[in-house]
Amino acid sequence: MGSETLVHVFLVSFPGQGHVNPLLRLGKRLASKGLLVTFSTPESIGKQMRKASGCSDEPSPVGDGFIRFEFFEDGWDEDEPRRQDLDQYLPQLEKVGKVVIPEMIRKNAERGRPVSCLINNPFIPWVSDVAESLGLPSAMLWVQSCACFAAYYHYYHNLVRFPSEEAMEIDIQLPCMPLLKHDEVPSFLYPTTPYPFLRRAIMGQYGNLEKPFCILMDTFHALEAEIIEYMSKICPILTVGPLFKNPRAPNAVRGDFMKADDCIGWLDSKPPKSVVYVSFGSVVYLKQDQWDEIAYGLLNSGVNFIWVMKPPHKDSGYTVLTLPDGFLEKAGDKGKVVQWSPQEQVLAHPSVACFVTHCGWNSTMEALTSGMPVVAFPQWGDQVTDAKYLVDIFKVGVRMCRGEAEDKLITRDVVEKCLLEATVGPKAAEMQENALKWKAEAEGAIAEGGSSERNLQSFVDEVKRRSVAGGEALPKVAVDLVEEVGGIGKGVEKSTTNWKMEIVS
Ligand SMILES: O=c1ccn([C@@H]2O[C@H](COP(=O)(O)OP(=O)(O)O)[C@@H](O)[C@H]2O)c(=O)[nH]1
Ligand SMILES: O=C(/C=C/c1ccccc1)O[C@@H]1O[C@H](CO)[C@@H](O)[C@H](O)[C@H]1O
Repeated sequence: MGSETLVHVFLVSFPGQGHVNPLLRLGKRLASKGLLVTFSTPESIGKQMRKASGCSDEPSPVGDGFIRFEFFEDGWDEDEPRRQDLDQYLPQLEKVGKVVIPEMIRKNAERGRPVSCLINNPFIPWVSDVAESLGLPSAMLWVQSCACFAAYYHYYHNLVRFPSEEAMEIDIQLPCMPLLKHDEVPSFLYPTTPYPFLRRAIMGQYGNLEKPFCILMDTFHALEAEIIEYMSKICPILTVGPLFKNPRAPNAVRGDFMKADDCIGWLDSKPPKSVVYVSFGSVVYLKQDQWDEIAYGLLNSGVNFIWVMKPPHKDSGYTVLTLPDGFLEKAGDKGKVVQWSPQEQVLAHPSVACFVTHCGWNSTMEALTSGMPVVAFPQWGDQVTDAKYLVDIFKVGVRMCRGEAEDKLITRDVVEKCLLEATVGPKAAEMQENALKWKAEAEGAIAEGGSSERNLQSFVDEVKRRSVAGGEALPKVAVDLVEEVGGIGKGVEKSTTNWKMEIVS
């Protein structure tokens, strides 16, 4: 069957690696179930994705469907430095996106590819407005944990007391969640956050939460069962994670902004469970003195290591980090420093013993799903909450710091102690055992009949039904799916949102 006869879903992503990855992974899953998927994000990132990952506007086959890329101009020159300032860039993206996305959708229809559903990720909540104005169904992919989703929800609706200028150091008790210390709630909610524009963007998403007919989440039922069940009674949530494993099309298209350096041959040469993998993701940039302490901690611990040292964007205002004099010589063949790694492959490699991570949600899910213990080095946003869960709830991690807000230099001795705790001795063995349990649960969730797989199929069926109905919801879905744990039907029974009411009637 040609791609032009398939139901067409149009994805719009915030231009960050931690957002593109999960949305593209969702796209590949949807394509593998027989949909045509168009993935879209601004051309400034599209250019990098084309160069590093070969993304093309021609449809590539993925399972029973196809995926293609269509990037859009954001109205600024190629070398505009204001793109690095989200306070300025997010409004620009909204202004231009609200005009160009409808135009792209119109052109797709003219070319025989009418769009049946729009899906966005957070930070660009205006995509739901675009869908509404075109009379199209829309969904939102939440790219963080359900726990963070719940924290933001309770903050938006003022349901619980959060840290404030008057009372900063309070504990926070959210329903169906462990007690969080003040610095364990997503840090964009602190009154002192240096990123108030990201709090505004996320709150914009909550202001628009009635518009998407479904909130997809890159998590799985067993991982966050209680809070998923609680929030599913309030919002139409479908857990579909871990998205990064695609059993039907494991080697399909990628969306890296930078080509990964080859380090797999080097890993092959190392003994099993002997290497520490260190990466702080695509956005976090540490200070030079902290970088030095990590460098000495790695050397002093005597472990083998791969360390990702990505260059800062030229307009970010960061100065390029350096390694201490003689560091590479002292490390010799024990250490490898790369600019960007093939992280999924690294985490799956038998030589890797643990992951020193900033606890971005993608890295968190990738570690859990690879059965990899972690050393948690969170900085801001959801990372501080993810670190709490990795260490105290999932019990797969050692904590190295509490976040950027603490403003504390983590010394080389602490780095060394954490690395050894996570790699040798009884604590390391216990964390490894727990990590393998999560890996098995994650694999179960996406296997045939697993919770995430069933949810994804429910979503695809619903998109197809709405497509046949010309954008209108059909009532039958509630009856079919009412027994499913975490499925559309379960939410339908109990929820009060417009979409669910429509379907039940
Ligand atoms: O050297 C690297 C570092 C990161 N990643 C990927 O980049 C994403 C980072 O997302 P995350 O949410 O962990 O952090 P962010 O970069 O958004 O802070 C993850 O999918 C990683 O697998 C990668 O492929 N190579
Ligand atoms: O991609 C981002 C944030 C980008 C940013 C922040 C501040 C200034 C410029 C750009 O966030 C990552 O998103 C992931 C998914 O929500 C999340 O899990 C990571 O922790 C974030 O680093």
